[in-house]
Amino acid sequence: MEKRNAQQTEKEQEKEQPRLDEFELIHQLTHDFVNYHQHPVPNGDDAAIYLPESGQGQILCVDMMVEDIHFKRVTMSPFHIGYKALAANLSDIAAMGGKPHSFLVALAIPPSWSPTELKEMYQGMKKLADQYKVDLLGGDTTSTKDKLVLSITAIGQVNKNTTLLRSNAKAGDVVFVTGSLGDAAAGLDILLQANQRIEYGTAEKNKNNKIVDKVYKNKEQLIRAHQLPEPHVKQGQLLASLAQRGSIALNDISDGLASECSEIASSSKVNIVLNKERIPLSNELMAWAEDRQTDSLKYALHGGEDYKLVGTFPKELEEDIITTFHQDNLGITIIGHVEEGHGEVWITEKNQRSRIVEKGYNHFNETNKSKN
Ligand SMILES: Nc1ncnc2c1ncn2[C@@H]1O[C@H](COP(=O)(O)OP(=O)(O)OP(=O)(O)O)[C@@H](O)[C@H]1O
Ligand SMILES: Cc1ncc(C[n+]2csc(CCOP(=O)(O)O)c2C)c(N)n1
Ligand SMILES: [Mg+2]
Ligand SMILES: [Mg+2]
Ligand SMILES: [Mg+2]
Repeated sequence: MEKRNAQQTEKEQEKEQPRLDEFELIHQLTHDFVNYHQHPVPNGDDAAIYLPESGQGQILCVDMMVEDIHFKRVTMSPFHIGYKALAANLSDIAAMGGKPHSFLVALAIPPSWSPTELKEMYQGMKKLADQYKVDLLGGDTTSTKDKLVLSITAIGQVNKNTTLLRSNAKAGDVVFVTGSLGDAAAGLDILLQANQRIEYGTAEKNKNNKIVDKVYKNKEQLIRAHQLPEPHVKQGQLLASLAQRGSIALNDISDGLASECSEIASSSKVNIVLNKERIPLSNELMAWAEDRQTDSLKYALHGGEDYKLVGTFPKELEEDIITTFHQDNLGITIIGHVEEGHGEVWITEKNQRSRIVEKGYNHFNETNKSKN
């Protein structure tokens, strides 16, 4: 009880903090981002200038996170939000086989967010920025009335002749994924149902929270997969290093396996056939789904936010690619094959084939909206 009062007082004090001036706030949020590269003009002027390495193609991508669409205040701590927004962008760089270089942050801040929470959000970004040695090169900050919006633009580099495109799949290729799928979507279900902040991963705060520890003990991996996804950057680079030997298609899994396969199939004008028994599901997901009497596969096919990689390569490369992944202790699983066709995705189970029509997360689809 005493502890709760102390927590409440801390929150109230935070709310009473004077609002910082825009420029002071930007300085406080960004001053401790270590630089890993030399830039002719770093963050702080009208725009930054950076020096790409010669012979490298520049990868540019942007993905944003919006409060109550990508996270709720109960499902994600500020640390998780910052971490995951950068992870989603590094994942798109991974899907191009690239090496992350730097990033920019655009932020619309509502009055309900305290400077302390914003600093925590930047600490989440810093965790990955340090891990991948990427520099913060700039950004933009505005106020907004209601919900926080965080948009990250990431820059990466890849050999200019290496292109792991969605349109590279060919009939006869095999389909692979670089890890198990569905954990993140199950984690989201658990968090939405719990409707309270559960913070594994930044565990400090919950170290003494015995109730959370006990109730969510077997669900830690699922919750972490949702809050702190690991972008498969190394896996993407490994595939890029093998791409001169055959055409490789690659996509990261943000909207669910079915949706990403459908993007590859339609860009490449082929059909993709997945083998149901081969789709890797974690033991934790299967145990949780069995407990809830729900189908674990639908979390892998339609859940999203796994940030693993799915792609295709010619059958002749299978042995070499699998050996190379295993030498580096990285997972890779063949889950299907590519056929002539017009952009369809099929799934087989014991020689029975069915078409996958429901695709995955779509911002303008009513089914997803009703979940929020
Ligand atoms: N508003 C936009 N204006 C211009 N191009 C866009 C816009 N939104 C998306 N795109 C482009 O459309 C393509 C597909 O975008 P999408 O966001 O679906 O890819 P993704 O980042 O891999 O998926 P996700 O957003 O689910 O992580 C990308 O090349 C992207 O640059
Ligand atoms: C509170 C809450 N409700 C629903 C979801 C699920 N969700 C939101 S966006 C998205 C796809 C990836 O986003 P994008 O396509 O914008 O990259 C998914 C699976 C969530 N994370 N939090
Ligand atoms: Mg996107
Ligand atoms: Mg993306
Ligand atoms: Mg992507």
